[in-house]
Formats: sequence, C-alpha cells, structure tokens
Amino acid sequence: MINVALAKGRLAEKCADIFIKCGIRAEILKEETRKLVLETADKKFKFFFVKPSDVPTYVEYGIADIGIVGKDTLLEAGCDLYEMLDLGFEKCKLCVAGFPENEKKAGAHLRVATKYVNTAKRLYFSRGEDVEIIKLNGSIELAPLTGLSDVIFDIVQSGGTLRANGLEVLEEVFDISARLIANKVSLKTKADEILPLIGEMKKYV
Ligand SMILES: Nc1ncnc2c1ncn2[C@@H]1O[C@H](COP(=O)(O)OP(=O)(O)OP(=O)(O)O)[C@@H](O)[C@H]1O
Ligand SMILES: O=P(O)(O)OC[C@H]1O[C@H](OP(=O)(O)OP(=O)(O)O)[C@H](O)[C@@H]1O
Repeated sequence: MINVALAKGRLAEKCADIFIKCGIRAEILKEETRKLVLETADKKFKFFFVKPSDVPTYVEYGIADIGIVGKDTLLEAGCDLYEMLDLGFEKCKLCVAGFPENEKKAGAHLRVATKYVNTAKRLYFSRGEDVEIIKLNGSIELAPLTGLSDVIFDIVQSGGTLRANGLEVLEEVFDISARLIANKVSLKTKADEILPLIGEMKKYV
C-alpha cells in the first residue's frame, strides 16, 4: 500500500484527477466528506488530507510515502525529501510586488510582508540585502496598502489581486507548480509500487 499526503484546498481536485487518470480507483477523492483518511477499495492506496503546509512534514516523517504540494510550500518547508516530478498544474509565480515607486527604495532597509518567511530570508540574505521580514498569514496585498510593509513577497497567478489593489509585480523570483514528493526511505522500500506510479503520472504532465 502507498500512503499519500494530499493538500486540502486549491490543489485537491487536480490531485484527485491525476490519480484517477493513472487508473487508480480514487473516485472516493471526489466525494464530499469530512474524513481525513480514505482508502481505495483494492487497499492499494491510502490518502491523508492535510493542510498544504503540512504535506512535506507527513512525507519527511514517512507517515506518507508520497505527497503532492506546491513548490512554494516545498521551498518554505525545507524538508528532507525527494522532489520527484513537476506535475505542471496550479502554475503561478512567487514574486516581489508593491507600488512601482517603491522599486527605487529596494537598496534601503526594506520591509517585506510574506507568508514565506524562510524563503524570503534566504532570498534577501543571498543578495546581501538587510531587510525586515514581516510574517502574515493571508491578504498579503493589504500590507503595502496600509503602510505595514514596503513590498510583499507572495504568489501571483492572474495578477488580479495585485491589480485590484493598485500594486505591480516588481520581480518574478520563482516559477511555482504542483510537485510530487517522496519519502527517501519509502522510495527504496516501496520502489516497486512508487516508481510505476511516477512513470504513469509522467504520461499526464
Ligand atoms: N492564486 C493562486 N493561483 C494558483 N495557484 C495558487 C494560488 N495561490 C496558491 N496557489 C498554489 O496552490 C497551492 C495551494 O494553495 P492553497 O490556497 O490551497 O493553500 P495555502 O496557500 O497554503 O493556503 P492556506 O494558508 O489557506 O492553507 C499553493 O501552495 C500554491 O502552490
Ligand atoms: O494573482 P491572483 O490570481 O490574484 O492570485 C494571487 C492571490 O492568491 C493567493 O491568495 P489566496 O487566494 O490564497 O488568499 P489569502 O489572501 O488568504 O492568502 C495569493 O496569496 C494572492 O493573494
């Protein structure tokens, strides 16, 4: 049996689709339920439903053999696991954004609001820039509007949220999409189950 950590939320439907396309009897993933563990009828797969940011943790600790999660979450978690496959869905970019005139102040002591504190710290540290990172949990675009921060470091997909709030992308930093990840030990001990699944998934990405 392969244990799979799946993210609740945005990624959920496409995750279900890819398992179904691969011929796995995962229709149960489409059902409305509050259950956090679902097993396929043939007992070949067990799915755990967790917050996106917890997917790498379940995989790193081997509770789940594999998982699907956004690259942004992987960068931020910094877990010890294998990234196996770019699944190519939920594409977006991690960007620095703000008011266009703030671009000029980039060399100064910048305040950066973000959910991605670790990733932002690494980014600015690698550039030798001394910035103040302000941790927020959502509505990140509000920070420059209210003067809490100079810029934000956040996901941009359609750009609609930025536009609606008079903000612009100042710099595209990372291309983001859903990734298949695997536990390092499981990849050895369950290779005969996991590798054919990855081979099958590759046909659909
Ligand atoms: N606006 C967006 N458009 C496309 N993909 C997005 C967007 N926002 C986030 N994503 C991608 O989808 C993944 C899951 O997003 P989702 O909003 O479900 O989780 P989250 O951002 O971790 O939210 P929460 O903090 O509520 O758990 C993100 O990690 C990212 O890779
Ligand atoms: O470019 P867009 O298509 O507008 O998407 C980007 C927005 O989507 C995400 O927020 P989310 O919807 O997850 O809400 P949040 O504010 O609760 O993080 C992200 O943090 C941006 O705010």
